[in-house]
Amino acid sequence: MSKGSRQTDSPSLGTGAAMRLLARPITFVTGNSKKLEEVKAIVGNSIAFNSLKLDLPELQGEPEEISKGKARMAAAKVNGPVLVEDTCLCFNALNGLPGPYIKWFLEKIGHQGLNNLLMAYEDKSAYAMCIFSLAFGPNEEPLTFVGKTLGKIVPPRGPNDFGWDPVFQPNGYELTYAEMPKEEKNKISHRSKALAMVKSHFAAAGYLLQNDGQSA
Ligand SMILES: O=c1nc[nH]c2c1ncn2[C@H]1C[C@H](O)[C@@H](COP(=O)(O)OP(=O)(O)OP(=O)(O)O)O1
Ligand SMILES: [Mg+2]
Repeated sequence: MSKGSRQTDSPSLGTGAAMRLLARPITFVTGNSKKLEEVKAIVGNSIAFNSLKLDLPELQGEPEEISKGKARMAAAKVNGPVLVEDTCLCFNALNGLPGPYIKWFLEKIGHQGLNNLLMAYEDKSAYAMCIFSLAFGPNEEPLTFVGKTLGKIVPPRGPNDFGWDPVFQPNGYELTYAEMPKEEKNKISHRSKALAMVKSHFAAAGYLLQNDGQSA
């Protein structure tokens, strides 16, 4: 099958879209339980999905390609339709780095180290970006959905329970992501913006999804 072409359970957009039951339920694959928690809170019961806890390899390259590659690997593992996401934290003064490599930067240099990276620059602006990819199988071109929230990097404030939340302060707020109540973060976050697009795609395509009740 050629790149970008779709099989029978691909969406047909538009008002005439027939409701279709996907042959298999969609599985959201992530090794990060905090991500899963947020995705569940944001999506509620508007999209039914199973989840699978799996640490997929960390790829390199442009963020969209990384997310698509992750979806292909996940679809091969699950042998069915999957949803994955890859999250970037991009510093404007560093032309978008650490970007998709934020996981290792955070692990090796911590919150203070992330601030130190920007010490030589006046510009502390940054954006959080989430790229969801939906793949119906390992050999299909994944669809991507991008959400961005603009903000700046600040010295850490707030509880340290999810990644770089303490050092990211979204524009228009005096609070870091970590200091905000969860519901507030979930209203404005990179993740919720991307998921809003996933939800409208699902609605437009008229998928009828079923959850088989299995979640890891
Ligand atoms: O809203 C967020 N607020 C704060 N920190 C966050 C957020 N979302 C992801 N993060 C962290 C997790 C990881 O250190 C890096 C993204 O790397 P990323 O590969 O996408 O996540 P991961 O490896 O933890 O899970 P997965 O198995 O889905 O790849 O930023
Ligand atoms: Mg990862």
